[in-house]
Amino acid sequence: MAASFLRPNLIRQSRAAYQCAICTSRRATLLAARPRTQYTSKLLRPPVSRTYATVNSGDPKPPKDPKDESKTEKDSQTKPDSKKDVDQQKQTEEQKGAESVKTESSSSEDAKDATPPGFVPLNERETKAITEVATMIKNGLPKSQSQAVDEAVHVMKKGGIPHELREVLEERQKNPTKRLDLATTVKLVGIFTKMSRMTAQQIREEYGNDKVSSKSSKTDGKEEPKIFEQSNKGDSGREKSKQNRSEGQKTGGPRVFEFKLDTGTILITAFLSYYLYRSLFPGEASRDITWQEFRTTFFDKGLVDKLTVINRNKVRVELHREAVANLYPESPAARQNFYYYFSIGSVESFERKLDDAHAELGIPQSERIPVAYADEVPLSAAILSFGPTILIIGALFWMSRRAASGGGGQSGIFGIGKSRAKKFNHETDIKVKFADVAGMDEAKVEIMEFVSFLKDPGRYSQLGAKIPRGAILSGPPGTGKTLLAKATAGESGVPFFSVSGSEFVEMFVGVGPSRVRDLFANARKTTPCIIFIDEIDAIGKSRAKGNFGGGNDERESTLNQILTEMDGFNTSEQVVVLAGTNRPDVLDKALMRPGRFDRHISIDRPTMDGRKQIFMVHLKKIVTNEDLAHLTGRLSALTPGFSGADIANCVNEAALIAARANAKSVEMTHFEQAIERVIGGLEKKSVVLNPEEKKTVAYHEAGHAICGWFFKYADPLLKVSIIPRGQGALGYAQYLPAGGNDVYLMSVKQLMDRMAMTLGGRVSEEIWFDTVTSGASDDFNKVTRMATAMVTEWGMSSKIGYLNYKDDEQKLHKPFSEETARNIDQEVKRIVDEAYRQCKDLLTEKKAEVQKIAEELLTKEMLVRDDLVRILGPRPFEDPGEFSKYFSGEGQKSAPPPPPVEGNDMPGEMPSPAARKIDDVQQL
Ligand SMILES: Nc1ncnc2c1ncn2[C@@H]1O[C@H](COP(=O)(O)OP(=O)(O)OP(=O)(O)O)[C@@H](O)[C@H]1O
Repeated sequence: MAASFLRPNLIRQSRAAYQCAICTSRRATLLAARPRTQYTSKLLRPPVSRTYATVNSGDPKPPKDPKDESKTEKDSQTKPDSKKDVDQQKQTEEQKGAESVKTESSSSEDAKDATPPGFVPLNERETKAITEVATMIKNGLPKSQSQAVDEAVHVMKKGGIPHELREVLEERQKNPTKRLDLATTVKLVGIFTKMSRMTAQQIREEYGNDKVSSKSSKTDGKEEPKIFEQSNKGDSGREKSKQNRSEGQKTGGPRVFEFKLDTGTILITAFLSYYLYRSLFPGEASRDITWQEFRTTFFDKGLVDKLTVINRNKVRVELHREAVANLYPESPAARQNFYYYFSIGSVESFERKLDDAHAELGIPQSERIPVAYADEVPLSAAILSFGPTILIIGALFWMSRRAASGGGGQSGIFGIGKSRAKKFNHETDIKVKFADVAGMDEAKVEIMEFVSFLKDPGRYSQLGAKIPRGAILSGPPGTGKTLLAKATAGESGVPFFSVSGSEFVEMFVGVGPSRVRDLFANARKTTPCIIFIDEIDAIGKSRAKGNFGGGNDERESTLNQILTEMDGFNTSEQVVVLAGTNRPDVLDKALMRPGRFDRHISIDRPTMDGRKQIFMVHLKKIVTNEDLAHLTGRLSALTPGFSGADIANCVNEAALIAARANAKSVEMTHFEQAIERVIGGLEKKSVVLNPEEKKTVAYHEAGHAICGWFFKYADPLLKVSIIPRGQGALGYAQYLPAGGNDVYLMSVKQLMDRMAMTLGGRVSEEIWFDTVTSGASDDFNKVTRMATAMVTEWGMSSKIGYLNYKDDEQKLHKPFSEETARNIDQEVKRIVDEAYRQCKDLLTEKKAEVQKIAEELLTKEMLVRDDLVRILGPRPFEDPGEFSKYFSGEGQKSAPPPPPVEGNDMPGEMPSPAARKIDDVQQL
C-alpha cells in the first residue's frame, strides 16, 4: 500500500534529497561539476507544489501557472551568500509564499470550500531560522533542487515544522556561526523530504476535514500545527481516558473497558500481525526498472554501488544502502536484500551504454561502477528442479511416519524387512495337545522326539546325540500338519512362531532373506521355541526347477538364508524348525539334507481307523445321543478319503443342520446329510428337470447302480438320487469302496469292472432311448484316464509292455515315439471298448432290473441300499470288511461313502451318474 504511492515520489523526490546527501560524500565534487541544465524543473519538481494547491483530493489538479514556475525557478537560481542575501532571500520566500497563497486563493475563488483553512505560519524567529537553514542546504544544489527546498520551506511556513527541525533550529540559534555537519545535513534532508511528502498527503486529509479545520482555525500561533500534533494528541487522549476512568469510577458512570497487555501478549500479537501483514502484503524483494529510470534515478546521482549482469540478460542494481536509507527511510530500496533489475538486450550493448554514461558524467576510469557477471538459477526453477526429489523425500518421510504410528512398526516401508511370523505363547494361545490330534500315530512318535528334546535337552546332550534341527511335515491339505506342529509346541510348552512361506515373498529385493534373518533372530531371543513355516514350497522349491523361464533370485536367496540360518544353529540352541508342505516332491534337496530338515514326516489322509479317531475328537464338541462307537464307525466308513479338515467340517455341518431342524441333539441323519452336502454340494431344489430329462437321468443312474450291484469288483451302490445337487450335477450317487475296505491296490479285474460300471450310464441311455445325451462326458473322462494309466503306467497292456510313460505336464515333448503313441491310443481304445462290451452285455441282460430301479427312482427320487436289496435281492457277492458291519442293518437309512480317493498310485475313478456329478472327494 505504502509502496504504491511512494514509488512516484521516490523517483521525483530522490533527486532533491540525494543532491543534499551527497554534499558530504566523496562524489560531491563530481556531481557538482555535472552540467545541471540536464534536469528540467518540470521533471524534478516534487509533487508538493501541486498537492498544496489542491485542497480537495477529489478535485482535478489545477494547472500550474507557467509564469509562477519560471519565476520560482528564477528565484531559486539566486544564491544568497551573505546575511543580507539571506534576509533578502527570506523576504523573497515570504513574498513568494504569500503570492502562492494568493494565487491559490484566487484560483480557488470559485470553489471556496477548497481553501485550506487553519494554516499556522511559523513565528517570525522560526521563519527566519528555517529560511537560513534552507539556504545552507540549497548551497551547492542545482537550481531545480533549490526550488524544491524553497517549496518545502514554503509549505512549512504554512503547516509548521516538526520537532526535529525545531531542535535543529534551536541549535542554530544558540550557535548561528556553526556550519552544518554531515549528520545534521542528512537529517535535515530527510526531514525536508518527509516534510514535503507528508504535506502532500496529509494536508489534503487533515485540512480538508471541516472539524479539524474549524478547530485549527481557533488555534493561535503558539500551538503545534495539526500535522505534527499526533503524539501530543495521543498523550492528551490518554490523559483524557484516565480522567474519564477516574470520573466514571467516582460517579458510577459507564465503565471504560480496559485492555491489559503483558509483554508476551504484545509479542505474540506483534508476531501474528506481522505474519498476517506479510502474508497479505508480501514485501517486495525486487523491482524491475528501465535503463532510463536506472540512469536518471540512481546512476546519475551516484547511488549505485555495484552492477551485476545476471544470465547475460538482466542487470541487478546494488545501491548504497545507507545513503538510500538516510534519504528515503520508507523506500523499499533502503531494505536489505532489495534490488532493482533492468533488462539488457546484450551484454555488449549494455557495456557500451554504461561506458557512455560514465563518460558523459565525466567519471574517471578508476571510479567507475564495478560490473560483475553471474549465472543464477531463478528460485522457481530451482524449486521445480528439486521438486520431484523433495516430493519423494516427503513421501518417504510420510510413509515412515505412518509406519511408525501404526501396525506396531511392522507395516510400512521400514517394517518391510521384519518377519511377519505370529508368535503364539504356549501359556495363553497354544492349548493344543497331542490328545487333540487324532490318528497319525507314526507321525506323533516321530515328532514326540522334538518335544522331549525341548523339554529335556540334557538327556540327549549327555550322550552326545545331536537333535534334529527340524522336520518337514508333508501331506495333502487339511491332514493336520499345522495341528501337529501346534500340538508339539503345546506339549513342549515353548513359544511357537507360525509363518507362511509366502509371507517371505515380497516385490522388493532382499526382503525375503531379511525376514528370515529377523524371524530366526527373534526365535533365538526366546529359546527354546518352535518355528513353523507353513507352505514352505513357496520358497523351498528346487532351485534347478524354479529357474526355468528366467529364475527367481529372490526366492533362491530366501531359501539360502533359511539354509544358512538352520546351519548356524548351535547344537545347544533349542530352536526347532517345522515346515509344512503339500508338495514334498518339489522341495530343494538341500533343505532335506541331514542337519537341516532331518526328518521327513509324511501325513496321509487318515485310514478308516484314523477317521474314527478324528470323528471321536470332533464329536466330543457337539451334543449327540447316538452310540459313539457305532456312529464313528459308520461315519468313517462313509467318508473314505476324507481329510481331518473334511471330517471336522462334516461334524460341524451336521450340528448346523440339526440346529436348523431345531433338534435337541445331532442325529445320524444329520451326519449323513452333512456328508452328502460335503460330497455332493447343496441340493438344488430350484433346478427343475422336465419329465423327459428326469427319465434320462433316472435310467442313467439305474445303469450305474445295476453295474455296481452285479459286477463283482465294482463298488456297490449305497445311495442314489436324481435331485440336482452342487454345481450342475443332475444326480448324485454314493458307492461302497470295492471290497469294503480302504483300497490300496487295484487289479485289472477291479479296473475293468469299475470302468464298465462307469460306462453304465451311457450304455443304459443307449438301450432305453433313441438318442443319447451329453450327461456322460465326465464318465468318459474317467474311463479314459483309467485306461491310459493302465497302458502307460501300470504295465497292463501286453502291446506296450512294462513301461511307464507317465504324462508329465512340465515336459514339452512326449517321451515316446509316434509309433508308441499310436499304439498307446490303440490300446486305450481297446480297453475302453472291452469295458463297454462288458457293460452292454450286463445291462442288456438285466434290462428289467434297470427299468425297475429307474421307475422307482422316478417315483421316490432317492433310493438307498435297502431299496436295492428289496428290488434286486441281496447282492450276489459277499461284502467283506468292516463296512458290512455298519450297513447290513435292516431299514437303516444308508448314506454310503464316496469311492476311494485317487492316491499317487490309486486309480479311484468312479462313474458319474449324471452330468458333472461330483462323486470324488478329490474334486470337491
Ligand atoms: N488328526 C487330526 N485330528 C483332529 N483334527 C484334525 C486332524 N487333522 C486335521 N484336523 C482338523 O483339520 C483342521 C485343519 O488342519 P490343519 O490346518 O492342521 O491342516 P494342514 O495339513 O496344515 O493343512 P494345509 O496343508 O492346508 O495347511 C484342524 O484345525 C483340525 O480341526
